[in-house]
Amino acid sequence: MSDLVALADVTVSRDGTPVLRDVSLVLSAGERLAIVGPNGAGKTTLLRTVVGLQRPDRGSVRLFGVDCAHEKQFRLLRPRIGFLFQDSDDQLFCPTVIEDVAFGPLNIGCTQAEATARAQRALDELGVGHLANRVSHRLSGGEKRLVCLAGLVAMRPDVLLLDEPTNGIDEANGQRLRTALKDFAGAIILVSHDAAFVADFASRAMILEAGRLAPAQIHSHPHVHTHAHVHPHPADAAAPDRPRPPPGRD
Ligand SMILES: Nc1ncnc2c1ncn2[C@@H]1O[C@H](COP(=O)(O)OP(=O)(O)OP(=O)(O)O)[C@@H](O)[C@H]1O
Repeated sequence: MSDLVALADVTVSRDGTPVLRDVSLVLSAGERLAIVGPNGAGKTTLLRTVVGLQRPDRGSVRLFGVDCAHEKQFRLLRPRIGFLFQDSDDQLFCPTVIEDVAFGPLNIGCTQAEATARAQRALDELGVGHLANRVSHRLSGGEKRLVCLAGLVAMRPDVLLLDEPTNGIDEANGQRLRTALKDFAGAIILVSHDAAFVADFASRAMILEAGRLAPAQIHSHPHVHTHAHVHPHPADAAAPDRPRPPPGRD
């Protein structure tokens, strides 16, 4: 029984309109499954369905070999699945970062000292340990993203569901995030519009279009681009590529 997540012929409606239609999906140990597709295709709805935040009209959800039809089954298994919401503000609700990250471990029975130690370790792994005592809601967008992910990693889940993890993340933090996710021992379902990240990270991909989920190919190929770069520098610094004044004006 290696399937961690299995959806079978799932149809889900939102406000009475079908969003997912007869969707089937299996996630096995160690997989990194990318779900791609246009805005509004139902990718977030699919992740919400996996953890029981959205209930199917038809079809079945099986987690770790257990059929989940009722809240009590989902509630038992949710701690084994870390769900990174698309909007970080939906995930952060404690006054400080360390409290936010320690909340999950506390909730699954860790002592205060264990939960705090796990939280600090997860923050350190993601390169944001220095944010531990900051007010969660005053962090930048990218900082919030990394803190939310630390909160999930601290729970040591078997599965991560990641909704646009690289949103708002700069190059250096993006590298840390990719390294942390590559080191994660469990399985991952990744929803992302970041094609380079998907190509680099995913072991398998599926595409969701008009509510239907189908296998997709991952491929990467070199591009040669000609494009302008902005090189910001102080106005009085010597810059070889500074715009020249029009002829006759110098
Ligand atoms: N709370 C809600 N109530 C009603 N309809 C909703 C709700 N949230 C989303 N929808 C609708 O469900 C459909 C699928 O939305 P969903 O957020 O799952 O798409 P998505 O593929 O994740 O999109 P994006 O790439 O823009 O994040 C959309 O038509 C959306 O308008």
